[in-house]
Amino acid sequence: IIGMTVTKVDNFSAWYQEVVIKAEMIEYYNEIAGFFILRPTSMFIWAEIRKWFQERIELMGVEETSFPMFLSAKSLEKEKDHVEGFAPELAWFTCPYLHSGDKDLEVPVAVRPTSEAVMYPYYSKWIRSHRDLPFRLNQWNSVVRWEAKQTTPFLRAREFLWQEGHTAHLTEELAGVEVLEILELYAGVYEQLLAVPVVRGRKTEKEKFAGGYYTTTVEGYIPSNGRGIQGGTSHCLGQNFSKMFDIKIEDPNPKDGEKAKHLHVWQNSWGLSTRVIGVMVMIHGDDKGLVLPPRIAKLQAIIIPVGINKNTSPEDKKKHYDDLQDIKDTLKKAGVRSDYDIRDGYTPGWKFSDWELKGVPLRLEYGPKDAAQKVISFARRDTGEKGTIDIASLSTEIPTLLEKIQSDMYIKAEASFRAHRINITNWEEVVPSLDAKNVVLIPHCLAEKCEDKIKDLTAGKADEQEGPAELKAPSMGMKSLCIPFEQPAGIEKGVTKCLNPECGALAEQWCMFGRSY
Ligand SMILES: O=C1CCCN[C@@H]1CCCn1cnc2cc(F)c(Cl)cc2c1=O
Ligand SMILES: [Mg+2]
Repeated sequence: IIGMTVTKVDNFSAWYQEVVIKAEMIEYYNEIAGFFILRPTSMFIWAEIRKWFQERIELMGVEETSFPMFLSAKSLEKEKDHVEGFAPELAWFTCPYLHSGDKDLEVPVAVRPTSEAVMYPYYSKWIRSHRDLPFRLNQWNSVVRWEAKQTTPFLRAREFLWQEGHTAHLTEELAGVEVLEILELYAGVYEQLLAVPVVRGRKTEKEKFAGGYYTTTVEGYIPSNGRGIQGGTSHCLGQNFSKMFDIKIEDPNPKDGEKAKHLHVWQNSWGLSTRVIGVMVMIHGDDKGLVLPPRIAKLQAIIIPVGINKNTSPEDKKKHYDDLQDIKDTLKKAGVRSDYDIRDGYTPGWKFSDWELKGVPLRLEYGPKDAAQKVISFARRDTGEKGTIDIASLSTEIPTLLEKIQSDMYIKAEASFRAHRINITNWEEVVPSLDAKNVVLIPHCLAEKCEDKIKDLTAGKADEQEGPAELKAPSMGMKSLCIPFEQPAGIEKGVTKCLNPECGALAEQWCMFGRSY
């Protein structure tokens, strides 16, 4: 059968793998583990995201660039402090594995896992004066990280598409403004295009990008397993990289009489990847398959003829199918991406299931009875709600209905995330809340070692789980997801304690924790 064989609640990870395959989004690249083929449905989504984001960063003055995909050991050497932790992920080409013809490679090169080391030697060359600031480049490319953990389509792959923005500014304040502007665009990709709610916040010292100064993030939530997921990060790098790579300008305001000094620029870098597609699939998908938010659906409405069978005369059938073309043309003029399915040898019911599997937001059914009444029947993919629309008002009703589907999908997901974000002031409630598929906000001291302790304290021991032995998987401890910009009330500076019973320090802020990807 072509349909789904696994339910979302029964086996979430098997359900997810089946959806992305059967909805024709992904094909496993069987030559090498951890690599996936993105098929047109997925690439359409990524192209819509790129259009939306590219238009907005251009308005900010960001220019596009393209740098080589290989980096040398020498340039990586400059970042050695924080890249050592990443070393296992680096994909090196060393002799004799990469050679053109019989010539061996002069020096080992690595495929970029991110492009700081590739780009910043040239930032050092190009950025000389404050007149060169703000300096803003972005590239759309793919990066390779040889993940050791189990890979999964979109969420964790050894190569993925992303954009990486790299900017330079005169001051910390100017850099800080851009960090938040970009973060808000990331939130917009999720909330405006993917109908996915995200919490905006700052990463703790433990979870931030080690090479940077601070990291801001948009955090998602997967209702099916209650896990948090990092959705996109916008880092302020401070002057760390400009000192490593010697990116400096002449001081624009030298004190009179003093020799002109050099100032290291303040940098940001920000990235959003095709992981966003996986998050959308996981949140909106159901047991019939993919459910696409209309704004990013390659096909927004599918028109299916009904009531046509072997008794229908050839001229009636032709007339009926001509109507389908008219409807499609009307919808095209109204900006709706639609098609009709006149495949012979398949029943309407079969076609309904096929297009539901592929996540098409709206089904339109059109039969001789509908034609007689000059109406068309619809069925919403997200709620299953059915109804009829006058053919005469298609060009206004259908766009309106698609926008309603888009906003209803967001509202539903936002309510679900909000209901599973629990503020906790009693430590005993933490693990039960996690087990009930929540993420938690707790008063926290924000210290790295306290986070390590919390991870241990909240990791379920296998023997503590009830149920048959073979199902006893030690449940993972909770990690910090972000320090939400939107802080609840209730922390009295100098009074409220960190919620970790073994910490004892004062709480600095509410910090969101959860089991996570
Ligand atoms: O997250 C972003 C947004 C876009 C530009 N880059 C930053 C930081 C990337 C961190 N990071 C992430 N993963 C890495 C993996 C590696 F193998 C090596 Cl050598 C380095 C890194 C690494 O620096
Ligand atoms: Mg990583």
